[in-house]
Amino acid sequence: MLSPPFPDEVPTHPLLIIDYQLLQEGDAGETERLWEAARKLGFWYLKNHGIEEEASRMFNMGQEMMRLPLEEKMKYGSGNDGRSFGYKAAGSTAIDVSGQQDTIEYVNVSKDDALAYPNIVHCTYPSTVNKGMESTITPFVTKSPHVNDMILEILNDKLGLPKGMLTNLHPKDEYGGSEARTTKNPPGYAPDRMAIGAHMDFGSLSFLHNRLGGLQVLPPGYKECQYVKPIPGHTICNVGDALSLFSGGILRLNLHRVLPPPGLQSHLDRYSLVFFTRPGNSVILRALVEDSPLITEAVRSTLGKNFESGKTAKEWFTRWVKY
Ligand SMILES: O=C(O)CCC(=O)C(=O)O
Ligand SMILES: [Fe+2]
Repeated sequence: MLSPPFPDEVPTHPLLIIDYQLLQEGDAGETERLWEAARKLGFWYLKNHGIEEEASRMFNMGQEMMRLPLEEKMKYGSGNDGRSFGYKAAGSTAIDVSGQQDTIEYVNVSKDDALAYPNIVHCTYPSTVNKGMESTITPFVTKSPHVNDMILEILNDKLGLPKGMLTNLHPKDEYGGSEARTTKNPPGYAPDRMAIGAHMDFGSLSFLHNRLGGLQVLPPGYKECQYVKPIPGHTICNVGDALSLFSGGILRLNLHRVLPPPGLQSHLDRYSLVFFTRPGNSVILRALVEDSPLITEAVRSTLGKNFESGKTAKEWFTRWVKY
């Protein structure tokens, strides 16, 4: 179904558009633009990524899953023990210091669980998720990391790291926090009521499919958040906290949040879909200072910031989800 367009009169923040096809061909100009986007804003559009069809099936799965009774979905809740995988009901987190609640519900499906299905690695999921595990979720969580891996390889080389270093921090043979998230935010809230409060993503790279507006970023130097306009066929990619830390802060970790979509889109249910690439569970989160003079210099010249978390990705992730 065709949705009403994002309103022309609402100001938006332009992101650089990166062509995945050109990156694959090794185009030097495109590689340079990715490097610029990842350092200056930490957000960019990605086109020609080839995951449209898989994403579309994920949207359908998400819609079907959200139609289940709340009671049924709550059986698969991610709970309070710091686990992200599973279902999160609307209103279960605070979006600001006043304690105002979020309005978004989502289900996070672990890449490990999808690939091991019907075996269980982390947790179980609602029937609608299981039904689509092999036909819908597995293709999505298999293809999305390919795209992110290629981007990681390029950033690895631009950071002056030894070949394959960033990829090796996301090993295929170790469990980790990588997951697919489908979200739903219903209409009817005030236009300024945050669906998801201002946050930065946990992990290395986030790969977001948006059909409706609502996502906002706080660009460097701005006082107010700005909308990012959804463009058909373009995903939105952003740098997460682990990758920013590995890079000694060279790759930008940027604040963002979600509001109800503006204009005529505000009458619709807003669904979104994200794939989060995260490091292997045992990877220590710290700046890779021994492996790149560029990172050594970045850390040396940034005063007052701790680039040694002293934690593994699993410990960090658990802490992050909990609080
Ligand atoms: O739904 C969106 O546009 C963004 C979602 C997001 O930022 C997140 O899930 O971390
Ligand atoms: Fe996010």
